[in-house]
Amino acid sequence: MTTDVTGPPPIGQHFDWADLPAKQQPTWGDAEALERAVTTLKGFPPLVFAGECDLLRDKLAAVTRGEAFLLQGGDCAETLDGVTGPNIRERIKTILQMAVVLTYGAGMPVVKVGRLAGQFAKPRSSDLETREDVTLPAYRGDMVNGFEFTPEARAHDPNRMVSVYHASASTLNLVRAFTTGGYADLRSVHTWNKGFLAGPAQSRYEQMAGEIDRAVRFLEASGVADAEELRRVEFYSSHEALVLDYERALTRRDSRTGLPYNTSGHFIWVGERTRGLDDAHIDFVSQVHNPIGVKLGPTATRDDVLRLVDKLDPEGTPGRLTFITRMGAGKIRDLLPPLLESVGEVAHQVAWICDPMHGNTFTSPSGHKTRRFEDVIDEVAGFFEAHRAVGTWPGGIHVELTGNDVTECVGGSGALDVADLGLRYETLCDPRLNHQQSLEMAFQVASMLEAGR
Ligand SMILES: O=C[C@H](O)[C@H](O)COP(=O)(O)O
Ligand SMILES: C=C(OP(=O)(O)O)C(=O)O
Ligand SMILES: [Mn+2]
Repeated sequence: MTTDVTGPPPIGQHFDWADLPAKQQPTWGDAEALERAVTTLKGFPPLVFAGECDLLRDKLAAVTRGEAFLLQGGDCAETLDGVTGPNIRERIKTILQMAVVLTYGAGMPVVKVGRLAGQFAKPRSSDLETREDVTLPAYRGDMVNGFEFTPEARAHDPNRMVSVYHASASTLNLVRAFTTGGYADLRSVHTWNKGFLAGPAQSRYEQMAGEIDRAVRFLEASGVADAEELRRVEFYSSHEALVLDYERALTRRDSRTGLPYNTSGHFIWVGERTRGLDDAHIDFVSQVHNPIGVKLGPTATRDDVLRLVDKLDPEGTPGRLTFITRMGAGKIRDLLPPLLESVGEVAHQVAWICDPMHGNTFTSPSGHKTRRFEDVIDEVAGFFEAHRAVGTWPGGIHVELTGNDVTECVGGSGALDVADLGLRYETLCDPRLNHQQSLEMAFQVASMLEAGR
């Protein structure tokens, strides 16, 4: 891939997308409504600027070189109703806290990426859901249909893509306000801990925040700290590029270079269920210049990895391609080391991130999809062991989390039990770590990073 430009940028925003098989797509039904929604989206301003995507690619290049660690987190499925100030604030606070714990523990830069402002569409194992004797289309995320179990809500409605655009714009607006407007100032490190339930991780955080306060005061007094640098953090958005009608409509040519970028988010990834090499999703991300990711589940082979690299990062552009492995705690130690070894030098060309959520899901007797905190941590530990054994860099974590006090994943120091899941089970798709579990995870991952220094 080259970013050199010869000649003037192409005029217009027309793209000829290849007509390839696309999995997990909505069946919109109403062709006119779809056409109207897509035309509307094409007329909207981009949500992110191509230059920001380039900056993130540079940060991810540092991850590839083993000089930085990536923290990517947020909801499994954002919802339109969930786009509220408090929800966004608590999620941002949680990610900022985790990032501080990791930065302080590991002594290296942490690249912060939210699963937000676009994470509204879900691939599903089954197209249908049956409750008692009624069968309806499965919920596929607020970008496609509603969660309510009625035929009207479950119908696929293209106007939802327009609502998601607005919801993403307002999410991103608040995230940018928080992260650049003073809320994320490192001198406020204590305040991010306010409003959360007390627990061991919060107490440990308070103590660490005290140490950071003293260090910052020292640096300020010595005239070394740059007030402007302390005041803001770089924060990027990401989501699974699933619904191609939405992602294509928001793909624009960068006015500076003429190169296409998906402007619906800084970083986009292709999921485990849609990463077919000759399918439309891989073709789509191969054509945009954003930094991109591909999930790799337990069936991923050496050939898959090599062919994906060939197609998505043929020139070895630093930071362009991230593999997000999600093997499961019980499998990662057996599967990841041989996979890394078998691809040789290519393993050093890309970033490797651990999603310790999607390989560890099970259904509780009460019927809730859940995950054990201990399995999640064990997969991350296996990920670190695998990379250390092979000599590659364990570049980061990709986590489903919320800042709210939900009861969706079991275990952790709060010893949340399967019997408690019904108390505050709020996710509409996969179970997320709550605030306490997220912070606890950050401390454990920081120790793993420290152990390797
Ligand atoms: O978030 C990931 C997938 O959409 C989810 O795990 C699929 O879940 P399902 O097996 O309930 O369809
Ligand atoms: C659908 C997801 O994951 P995967 O593609 O790894 O199953 C997800 O990240 O929510
Ligand atoms: Mn999920």
